[in-house]
Amino acid sequence: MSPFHYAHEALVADGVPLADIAAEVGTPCYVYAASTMRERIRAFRQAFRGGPEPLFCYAVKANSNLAVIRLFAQEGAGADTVSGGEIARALAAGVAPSRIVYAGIAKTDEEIRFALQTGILQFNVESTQELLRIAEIAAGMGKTAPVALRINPDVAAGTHDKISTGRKHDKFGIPWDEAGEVFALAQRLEGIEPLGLHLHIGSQITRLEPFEAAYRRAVDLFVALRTAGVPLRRLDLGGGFGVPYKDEPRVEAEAFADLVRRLTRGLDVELVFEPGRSLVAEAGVILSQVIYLKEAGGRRFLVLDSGMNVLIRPAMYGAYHAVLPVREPRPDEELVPMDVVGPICESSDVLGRDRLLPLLRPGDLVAITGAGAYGSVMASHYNSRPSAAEVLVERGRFAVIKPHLPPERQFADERIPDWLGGSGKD
Ligand SMILES: Cc1ncc(COP(=O)(O)O)c(C=O)c1O
Ligand SMILES: N[C@@H](CCCC[NH3+])C(=O)O
Repeated sequence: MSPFHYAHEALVADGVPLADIAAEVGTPCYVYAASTMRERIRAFRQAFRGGPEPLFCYAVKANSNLAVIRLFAQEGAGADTVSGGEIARALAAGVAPSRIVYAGIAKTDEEIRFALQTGILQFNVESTQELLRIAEIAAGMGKTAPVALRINPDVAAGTHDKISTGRKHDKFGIPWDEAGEVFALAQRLEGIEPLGLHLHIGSQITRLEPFEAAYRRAVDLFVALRTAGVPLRRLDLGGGFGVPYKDEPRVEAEAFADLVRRLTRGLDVELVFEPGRSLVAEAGVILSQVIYLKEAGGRRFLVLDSGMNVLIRPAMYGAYHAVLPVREPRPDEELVPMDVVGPICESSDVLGRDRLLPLLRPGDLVAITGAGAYGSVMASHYNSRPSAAEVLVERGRFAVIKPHLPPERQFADERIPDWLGGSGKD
């Protein structure tokens, strides 16, 4: 399928032309196709049919818009969270507390208290220090915290270094060889119910082998711990399933489910998965407008109204995202190489180098694909750029699920102190 076809198919699939959205909402904006999100979560759930159904906790960090979380909750998913803020979002979107898992290496006392009060399914605990803290707070509140220990399996995920989380020098989880000791401690602690083992080795993993290596280790450890008398009942195997941004293979739900079934056969266990990117990345584009087409230093630059402020992945990880014209290219139209750049005053604000595109004109629209995950959530206001609106499209209708925030609203809360001649108060 040609990328142009992809753009038009994916973007008009839900029955709304992108140009109509741009005309009504303005650019840049994120546009998400609900049908793609539904298709992805259903594929995962379907792949495990016929056996005990795992709990899919959508990793809210990938795209934390309330409407997106609500959509997944309606599709039977829970939420994987990494902060009090994400727990609050999941609750506001209608996720039941009993379907929320909570990881993160820096849980504060306040966040721990909030999660205990909420009555979440599970704390994914990342250190002995955190375990002791949760025990103390839970005991003080007369509560028992349901706990899975996140164990670092020391497995290379074969993904970008910056999004690998399961090697022993990464900051996440409890060292593999300390697992037995920390579980024994957890069993002795008042306020803690150790019931699960958790791992997550990284993101955008496009082959099954790293999952197999990590899951094998997890299952071995799970069995050993049970044998040693730790009453474990839940295995949370994290997320990390990759998607094709360009030509990478996809982790297919069926093949993945086969692998999990093979590795967990005969084990009486509740399974949890935490997919983020794989559910939302391909559902989203950034709809952007050409500001100029300029030539300098022997290069051609397509200057857009979107850059690293709305999608930091190219600048941060060298990630590839296709940039496609929204209008149909004419059959004989010449495609010429150009660098696609954003408006930000940083030389790293490049969305793509040497992209073959028609000679677009100011005002023409382009779609930056694969932007449903880690797009809006990692956006910034750098250069006092307004934050971009988010739009959800489904079956011929669309809704603005977050409006543009103009620059003046972004400094509305700032205060100039009285010694600088300000009022210092509202
Ligand atoms: C603990 C945990 N679970 C789930 C995810 C979701 O990962 P992904 O979006 O790659 O599926 C992440 C992010 O990498 C994570 O840190
Ligand atoms: N932010 C990363 C993924 C990190 C996932 C969280 N551990 C990305 O855009 O690819």
